[in-house]
Amino acid sequence: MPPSPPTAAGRATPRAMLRLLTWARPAVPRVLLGGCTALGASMLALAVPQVLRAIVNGPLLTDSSRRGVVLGALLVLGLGVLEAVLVWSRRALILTPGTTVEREMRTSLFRHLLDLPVAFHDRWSGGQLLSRAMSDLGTIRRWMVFGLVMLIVSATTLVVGVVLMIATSWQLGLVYVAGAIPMVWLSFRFRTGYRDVARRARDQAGDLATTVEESVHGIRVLKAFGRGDDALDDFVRQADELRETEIHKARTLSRVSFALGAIPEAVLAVSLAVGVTLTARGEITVGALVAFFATAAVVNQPVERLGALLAMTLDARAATDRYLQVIDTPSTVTDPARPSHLPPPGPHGARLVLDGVRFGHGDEPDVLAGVDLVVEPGETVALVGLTGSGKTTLLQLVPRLFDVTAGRVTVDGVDVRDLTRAELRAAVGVAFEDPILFSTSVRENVLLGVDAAGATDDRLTRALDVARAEFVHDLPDGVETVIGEEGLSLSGGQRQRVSLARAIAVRPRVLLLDDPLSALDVTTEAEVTQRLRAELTGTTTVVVAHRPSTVALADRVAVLEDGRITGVGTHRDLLAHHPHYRFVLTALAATEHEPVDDEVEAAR
Ligand SMILES: Nc1ncnc2c1ncn2[C@@H]1O[C@H](COP(=O)(O)OP(=O)(O)OP(=O)(O)O)[C@@H](O)[C@H]1O
Repeated sequence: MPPSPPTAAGRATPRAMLRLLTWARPAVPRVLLGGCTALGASMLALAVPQVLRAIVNGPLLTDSSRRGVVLGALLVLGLGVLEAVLVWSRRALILTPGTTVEREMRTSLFRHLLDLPVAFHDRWSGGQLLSRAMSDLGTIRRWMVFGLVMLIVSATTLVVGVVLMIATSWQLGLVYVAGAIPMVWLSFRFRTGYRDVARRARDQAGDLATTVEESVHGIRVLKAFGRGDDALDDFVRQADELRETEIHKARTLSRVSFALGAIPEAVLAVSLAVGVTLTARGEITVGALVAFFATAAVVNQPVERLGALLAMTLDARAATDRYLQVIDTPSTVTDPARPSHLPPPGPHGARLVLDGVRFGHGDEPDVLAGVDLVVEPGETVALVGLTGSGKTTLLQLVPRLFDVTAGRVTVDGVDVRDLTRAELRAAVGVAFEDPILFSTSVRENVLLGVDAAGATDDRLTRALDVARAEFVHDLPDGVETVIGEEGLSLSGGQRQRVSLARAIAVRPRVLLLDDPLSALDVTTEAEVTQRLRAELTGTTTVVVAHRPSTVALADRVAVLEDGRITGVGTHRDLLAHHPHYRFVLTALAATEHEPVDDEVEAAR
């Protein structure tokens, strides 16, 4: 759920919408031209009543000239054809820039989402982001190319039409203007009520998308636990809530549309009575009366459209707020203004130092409360601690998935915050416990972190070999096989090995392995461990160990306890002298049903 209020809240609608110019600027000339053609079409429509007045007062009633009437009719026809051409031009002019702006806004959003820190993505649901990227942007596009243009054109038509009506007969004009007073009042009331409900509908649509996304994502769990019906109930409840809101929205709109349609008609009825009286008294001509009603017929169209256009604008406003809410979220993990650079790589990898590191997730108490750890070049350190002690969190601070709140992390003496993220992440390889793969080929997954020059077959084969992921060669298209969404066409152990290969392929200075072998059987794990030990001589490695056998990878072991490193040493030393290490390892060994010492030694 998005927890924070919209950053654009409180902004007046025009100001909020002006922000759209950031993306819409290149489209402005064509939209303006389209607006001008639409305006031209409306002005032509307003010119027709004036021609009618001339025909009625001239050839029809005074001269009785047939030729004059025919010429007048041809003029009206010409104006009508020109109006139709202008309306078509508006559509043609505005179509392309609208889609271009939508694409630009979508690209900006995706770029920003990639830039935002992991903490943001932890807080926001996928459905809310997805609905912003898709339906909100569609609404903004439609408003920009139709709603905005028609709102301006309608307002201008209304003003010009009313001026013409007053000029035709000030008495009838005043009757018409009097009708505008309740309409303005109604529009303001509508604006306040509709704005909130429009926002609510969009947020609910986002929640619904989240439910679909989570259910599809977790379909195996739902099916395995037979909770499909519960998921369906949840979905139906949310869909019902959204339906209620949409109905409320539609009712609000239909009420105001009815009033905005009925008031001008009532005003016309009054005007008719007043107009006939004035004509009978000779105060206005028949031509003027005809022109007044013909103008009123043109002006009534935008008035009747006003409700729908207002609703469209308020919908677009809600969509814009939701879009800006994400775009205006600052990225807290950024590149420094003057980045430092890592020294040239040594033969044994980098020196990794965590110095007084503190970190807490969001408003939670600090999970790391002053971590001090030095990992020498080429060394492999296993990180051991109780579940929830902060091992994964600690690893994530090195490639700056989160930033430390105090202290510092250095690679070869350089604070990771002084490096560009690109340089840092090229120097650090990570394999997470829950391996996320992408729905591309095995090759692309493994070489994800490698630049184009380094993405050779040799590199790929070597990484797959060390991670014991040669099974990929037996897939239908070998390394070119597309491995399905999130790699779900592979087993858990296979996915872990591809993910491990991905981390190794980077040939990083620092390799971070978050229990990378947990889904492997004991024999495969032993083989991978052996190959990794041979491969990791030029790399500094920190490996989170959830089972005693993973400790076998390490030269030294660091114990994470109560947010601090309370012991660093060899497995044997710690086992002999560190009670918490003994306690943790015994607990881990119990889950593996293996004697602590034997297993570690056997794997070495
Ligand atoms: N994204 C997050 N947002 C909020 N709290 C988090 C987040 N990730 C982890 N935590 C909390 O931080 C603490 C440490 O979690 P972490 O995953 O680092 O522990 P761990 O030692 O790796 O655990 P395990 O051995 O079970 O994998 C836990 O209390 C966890 O609930």
